[in-house]
Amino acid sequence: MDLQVAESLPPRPTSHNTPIGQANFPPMENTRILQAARGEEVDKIPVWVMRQAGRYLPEFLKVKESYDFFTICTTPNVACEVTLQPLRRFALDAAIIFSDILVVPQFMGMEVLMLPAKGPSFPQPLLSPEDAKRLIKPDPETAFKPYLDSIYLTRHSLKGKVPLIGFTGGPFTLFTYMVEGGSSNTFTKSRKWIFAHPEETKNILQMITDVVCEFLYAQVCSGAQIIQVFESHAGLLGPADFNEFILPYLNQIASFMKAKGRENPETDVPLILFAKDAGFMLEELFMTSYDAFGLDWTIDISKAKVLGQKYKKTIQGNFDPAMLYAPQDTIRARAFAMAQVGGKSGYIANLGHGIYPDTSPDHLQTFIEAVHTV
Ligand SMILES: Cc1c2[nH]c(c1CCC(=O)O)Cc1[nH]c(c(CCC(=O)O)c1C)Cc1[nH]c(c(CCC(=O)O)c1C)Cc1[nH]c(c(C)c1CCC(=O)O)C2
Repeated sequence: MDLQVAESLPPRPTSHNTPIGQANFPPMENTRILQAARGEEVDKIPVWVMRQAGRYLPEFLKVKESYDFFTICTTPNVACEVTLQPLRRFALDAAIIFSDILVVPQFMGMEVLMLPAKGPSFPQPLLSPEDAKRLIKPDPETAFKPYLDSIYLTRHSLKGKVPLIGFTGGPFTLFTYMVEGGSSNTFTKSRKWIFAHPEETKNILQMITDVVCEFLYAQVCSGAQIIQVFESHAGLLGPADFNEFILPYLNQIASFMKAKGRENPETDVPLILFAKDAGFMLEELFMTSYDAFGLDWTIDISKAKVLGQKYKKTIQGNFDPAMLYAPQDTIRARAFAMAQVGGKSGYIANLGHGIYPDTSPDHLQTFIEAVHTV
């Protein structure tokens, strides 16, 4: 696709929670992902890839030489450029705005750094309930501004070729980063926290949820056409605790967005929930009001498809990102088989988690092409 960052676009015309209106954006050419998310039949299976903009692309690494990670996120023309990069190479059916789930803790007053080779790092994580007093309720108009400007610019720059996905982290996943201070293999600090301080945990989860709801609605008002909630750490708790610390907040987000969509149908966008490693709660998840569910590769897609049909829910996924290291013939065969099970209604093809930085772009291309041959 021939796409460039739009030049001399007038500034975003509305405040953070006033919808710009579909008529003010270019007409859409490809809406497969929106149709599939709503359970409608499509001519070709839509495909996008978690972390489709990123370090496996040489053109992304080139941009990274000049800017630090969060500077890319907060500089609309640079965020827009890297969002467009994968679409120039591949026949993707959606763009996902370049940003990170950890901007929400930043909105709430926490410092977050992205350290080369180490990943996210919070210099002052939440060590005790006392630390939670530092959390603030942001002023959305100023805090969200660069992200909303990026969405508005990117929606225009896409010229209607494909829809634009907005996103957030799930409240529980954000909480775990705020407590751990970064990535972890065991997440013992955050699991200890919730059991040592359950009520304080819920207060923090509620504060995060309130910011997430406002931020998601603002993204939709600014031009995002479909939303994904990344609850990447959903597999850390057992079923009872999942029901107490994860599900209620995910439900609140969906209820909030659906209520807004009823108030103003222009903001009624499909909602995707990616609750990684939570296959053991799939049926409970399908009972929520999200439209579509991202599956990781540990889930049997045939079984998920049957369950999805029962609950009239769309499924998304779930190619093992590590399988992109296989020979291209293997990728082609396995991707084709997966997409055949998913089918041309109620299915969006994707990986089961973000693409790894050392993946060959040619192998990703094979994956995308194989999906489109079904
Ligand atoms: C947990 C999580 C994060 N961020 C995100 C998640 C949820 C998905 C998941 O479970 O992986 C989501 C995310 N992060 C990024 C996007 C952009 C859009 C996209 O192309 O998908 C999205 C949707 C860019 C990014 N976010 C990050 C990068 C790499 C930063 C770099 O270029 O140095 C990118 C392109 C950094 C990041 N950000 C985060 C981590 C753990 C890391 C470091 C890990 C790593 O190095 O890959 C937090």
